[in-house]
Amino acid sequence: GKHQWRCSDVVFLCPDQSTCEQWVKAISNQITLLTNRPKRLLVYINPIGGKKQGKWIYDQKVAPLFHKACVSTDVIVTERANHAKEHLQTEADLDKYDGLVCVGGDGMFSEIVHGLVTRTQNDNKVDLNDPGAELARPSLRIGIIPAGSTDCICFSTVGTNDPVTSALHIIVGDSQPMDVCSVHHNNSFLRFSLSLLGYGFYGDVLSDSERKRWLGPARYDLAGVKTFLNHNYYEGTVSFLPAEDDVSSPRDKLQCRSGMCLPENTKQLTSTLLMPFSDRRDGWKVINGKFMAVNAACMSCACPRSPKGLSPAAHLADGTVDLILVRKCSRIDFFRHLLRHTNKDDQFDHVFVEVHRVKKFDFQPRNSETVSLEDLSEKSTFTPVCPGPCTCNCGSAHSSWTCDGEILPHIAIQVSVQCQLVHLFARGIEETQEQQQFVFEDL
Ligand SMILES: CCCCCCCCCCCCC/C=C/[C@@H](O)[C@H](COP(=O)(O)O)NC(=O)CCCCCCCCCCCCCCC
Ligand SMILES: Nc1ncnc2c1ncn2[C@@H]1O[C@H](COP(=O)(O)OP(=O)(O)O)[C@@H](O)[C@H]1O
Ligand SMILES: [Ca+2]
Repeated sequence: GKHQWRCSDVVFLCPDQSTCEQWVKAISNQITLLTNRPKRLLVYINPIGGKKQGKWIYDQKVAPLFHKACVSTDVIVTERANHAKEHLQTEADLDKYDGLVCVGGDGMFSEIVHGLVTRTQNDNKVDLNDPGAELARPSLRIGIIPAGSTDCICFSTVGTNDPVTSALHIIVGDSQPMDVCSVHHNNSFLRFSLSLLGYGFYGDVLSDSERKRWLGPARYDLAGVKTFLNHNYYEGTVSFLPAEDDVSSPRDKLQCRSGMCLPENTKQLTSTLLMPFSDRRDGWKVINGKFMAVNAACMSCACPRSPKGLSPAAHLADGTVDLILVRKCSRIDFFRHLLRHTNKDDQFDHVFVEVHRVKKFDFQPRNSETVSLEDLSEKSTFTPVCPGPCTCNCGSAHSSWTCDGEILPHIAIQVSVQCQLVHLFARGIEETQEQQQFVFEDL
């Protein structure tokens, strides 16, 4: 149920010992032939993520399963932020392994993707600072054992945040390609974004929540209420290159399901991504305005707080990102919009919300040319001009971007989707039996 997998024992009864041994040998031989299954894994554990249970979860729930399945592991418990990233970039002997495992939240997974992808670009002499460069794809898959505060990447790719389910997807060697957004400021690479890249509301929630880390996962709810009450909006210009209209739409209600985003299904989409950077203004659209939030969802961003996610129909590996623009609106309207993330109603069905499926986009804050977070460090970014309700022009101030839970050092950014840059040990969200029956009855 609920996409959760469990181990189960099967008892074979044999008439004699030698038949039994033949069975054991035959089954073991068959399993060795399954080349998708990883045999050696490099595991990184963030001991301070989420409720600080990462090490316990791994030791109690995951390691015994790896042991049963004859998967050997090297385990590194991180000692500081960026430990895993730096280890992957410079030290790790990656040839020794069939895959990586991340025990932690979205921030920890992001570290591992940055380490692995940067290492792969260095090995292939690809310049990450060139926004038009075609990036080399790492050969190792990554498994996520959820032990963070949001665990949205695990939830959106598996359908649940359950360590045992994730361990079993790793053991059977599932593979799920995943899009990654690269974020640049002028011609310098800032970060990859894997889940939510958000300016305005979510940027402000994140900035405030960092000061409340001691609260654990609840820091987001408290910061969320505070940011909601502040009710700030920000002025800026969003330019974007739409994906082909006839392929799919963020409002088609077609959720990304297991098998939907396999490489062969998306080949025609990837080819268009190789467009030279200089031609990029053809077909671009520009929207100027006052925004409560500018959100880019590379995947649905489903998580326990919002089981259908920020963009329920976003696809994991189609080379596009869903750009959600929430314009300045009243508090009550913004509350209605937020509430719809938690129920079945359509959060895009408001006059002040629009959503576009795009391949690239730029954001430029109003009066921004030289603004960077260093300039803003003196003042709190979530209370731009005046606290609480006000009638003055709050729109002249700036928010900051949250990128998978990290604050970006710049506000003017250029974003492009790197189609299927990494692969996870996952298979996407499977249809439940009831859903399959529903589709069958429909036919
Ligand atoms: C009225 C209730 C409204 C609930 C709205 C919930 C919307 C939640 C969308 C969540 C999208 C999550 C995207 C994932 C981002 C993560 O990569 C990233 C890092 O994760 P990590 O800590 O595991 O490393 N996490 C986050 O950025 C956390 C975002 C959480 C946002 C919570 C917002 C709560 C808002 C509450 C408003 C309440 C209004 C109440 C008025 C009285
Ligand atoms: N040993 C450590 N000490 C301090 N910070 C760490 C350590 N290991 C990883 N981190 C950092 O902790 C941050 C949050 O990790 P994450 O696992 O995403 O937890 P959460 O979901 O609670 O935010 C990441 O940005 C990561 O770089
Ligand atoms: Ca996508």
